[in-house]
Amino acid sequence: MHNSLFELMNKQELILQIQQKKSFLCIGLDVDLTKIPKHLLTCEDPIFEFNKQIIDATHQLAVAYKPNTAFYEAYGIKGWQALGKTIDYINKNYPELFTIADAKRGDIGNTSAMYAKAFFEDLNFDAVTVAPYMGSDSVEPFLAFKNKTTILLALTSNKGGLDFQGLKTDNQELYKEVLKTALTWQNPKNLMFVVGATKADYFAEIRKIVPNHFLLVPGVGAQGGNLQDVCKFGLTKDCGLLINSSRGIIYAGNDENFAKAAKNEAFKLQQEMEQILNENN
Ligand SMILES: O=C(O)c1cc(=O)[nH]c(=O)n1[C@@H]1O[C@H](COP(=O)(O)O)[C@@H](O)[C@H]1O
Repeated sequence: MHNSLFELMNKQELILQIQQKKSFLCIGLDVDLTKIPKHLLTCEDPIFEFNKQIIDATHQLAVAYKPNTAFYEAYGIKGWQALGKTIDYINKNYPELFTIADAKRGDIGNTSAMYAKAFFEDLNFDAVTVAPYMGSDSVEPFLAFKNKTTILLALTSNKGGLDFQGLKTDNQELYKEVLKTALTWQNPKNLMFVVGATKADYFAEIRKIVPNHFLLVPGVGAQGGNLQDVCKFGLTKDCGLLINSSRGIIYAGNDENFAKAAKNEAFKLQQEMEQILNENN
């Protein structure tokens, strides 16, 4: 299939899901064995069992899932296997869902090419998060996968995010330089950018540089970011936003009814999103 058609399909499928589900929710699968319900710990694969139940309960309310690889790598080979089972489960049962490996990779070219192969080919994620610090040749091996999405960190949600990203270079903050420069790299259509929900005041400026690209926005829920504030300047005609919540959804309950509790939290966010989408139509 021609590459540009691939690009179109990937993004069009996401936009279609947003329209059908009236949601632009991404659920973060950041599984911590000290936080999941105790009864799951006797299962053969507690991490996968937890994810499976969360996904089954919430897939109609969310358009994307984002396992952060740290939470799997922390458990060694068993964790990595659980990550593999989780992505396979989504791809087999809910192929319409957009999947993001939150790995924040990026290295010299030949190493990045292997990272890209790991997440796009071996695990078969739709997208991976990448740090821009090492520049063009560290990101382009990811962008070379024309049917996949590279999500570049621009302005992160954490307190230290501005330590470097906010520094002025030629009177312009570094995160703006990242956005502008990335648009000149190969296949910029395959890019999305991370902007933290805690940085709502910056969205108007960011949209001047990337008016149409999708933004992955973590930081609502546990980190205190506000959905309405983000949407005020973040929305585009295609929505253009994926709002991630991890702990706020997956740890809403910690007994036998944990998946139902997660569904309730996801539903609250979806309802808010439906209202926002209706108001902006
Ligand atoms: O790339 C990310 O997803 C990310 C970028 C960022 O700026 N801030 C941020 O919190 N994240 C990730 O998004 C998730 C947020 O989790 P919660 O704070 O539990 O909703 C974690 O997996 C973080 O690693």
